[in-house]
Amino acid sequence: MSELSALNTLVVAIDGPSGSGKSSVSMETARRLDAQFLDTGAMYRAATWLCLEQGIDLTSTDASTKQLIIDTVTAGQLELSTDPDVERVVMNGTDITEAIRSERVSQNVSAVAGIHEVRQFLIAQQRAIITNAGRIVAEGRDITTVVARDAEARILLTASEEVRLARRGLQLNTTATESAEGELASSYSEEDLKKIVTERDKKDSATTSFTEAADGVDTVDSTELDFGQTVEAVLNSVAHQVAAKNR
Ligand SMILES: Nc1ncnc2c1ncn2[C@@H]1O[C@H](COP(=O)(O)OP(=O)(O)OP(=O)(O)O)[C@@H](O)[C@H]1O
Ligand SMILES: Nc1ccn([C@H]2C[C@H](O)[C@@H](COP(=O)(O)O)O2)c(=O)n1
Repeated sequence: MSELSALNTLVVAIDGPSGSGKSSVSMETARRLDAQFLDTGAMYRAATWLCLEQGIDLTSTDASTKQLIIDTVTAGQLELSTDPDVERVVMNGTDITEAIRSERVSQNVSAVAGIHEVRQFLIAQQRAIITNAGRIVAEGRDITTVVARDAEARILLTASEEVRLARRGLQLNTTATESAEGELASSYSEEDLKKIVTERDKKDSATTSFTEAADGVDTVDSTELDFGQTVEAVLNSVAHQVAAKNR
């Protein structure tokens, strides 16, 4: 790992389906590499939050609505923390760190992320953040294939659908327990979880490619790994890819 700490530029690109562990694993990987962390999904969520806040009907496929979405997103002033220890998303001066994780945003985000002009706008911002950071772990759906194709290490993080649904269920129920202050945790049925995880992946697959590793992208399958083992597997993959490039 000492070879990695000496590098001024170290871009690690991580893609994968919903619930594969991209955000949590990338955040810990960034800490371990003393690097910054970019959650590109948070940028699409922030754009979606802004459109909803302005009352735009994101179910509409009208050309005028599409233009309104593009105008709204491109006018938004987004601030995003890239410190892996500080989760903070601010849009036009409002802290929306928690709001972007709402079910309403999750249900509408694919519509906004599916608009080419929105993607071009956010991808340009993502590339600027990556270039300025030097050392960074960036995660999303198109980081290995579009945003940072020339990254020092590119990884597709996967896990079986069954495991991803179970992890998301555990995560949501834990969050519900914590926020219910003594009330019983709400429990999500398998059908609810499929809507939250599998159906969103299906919609997002129309725009981005994150189920198969592209050429040169290493796959880390975490189905049989716990969180710590997954982070180790990602760090090993980064070390191998960097060593191979320097050979
Ligand atoms: N290898 C693992 N073993 C057990 N739990 C894990 C593992 N990896 C991640 N998790 C847990 O699974 C849950 C989902 O992970 P995370 O939110 O990072 O996924 P994600 O791919 O970013 O999802 P999304 O794209 O929907 O935001 C979290 O509670 C996380 O702590
Ligand atoms: N590079 C990316 C990152 C995210 N998206 C879209 C697709 C997701 O449904 C949504 C939210 O991402 P998450 O927070 O769940 O990782 O954003 C994308 O199209 N491209």
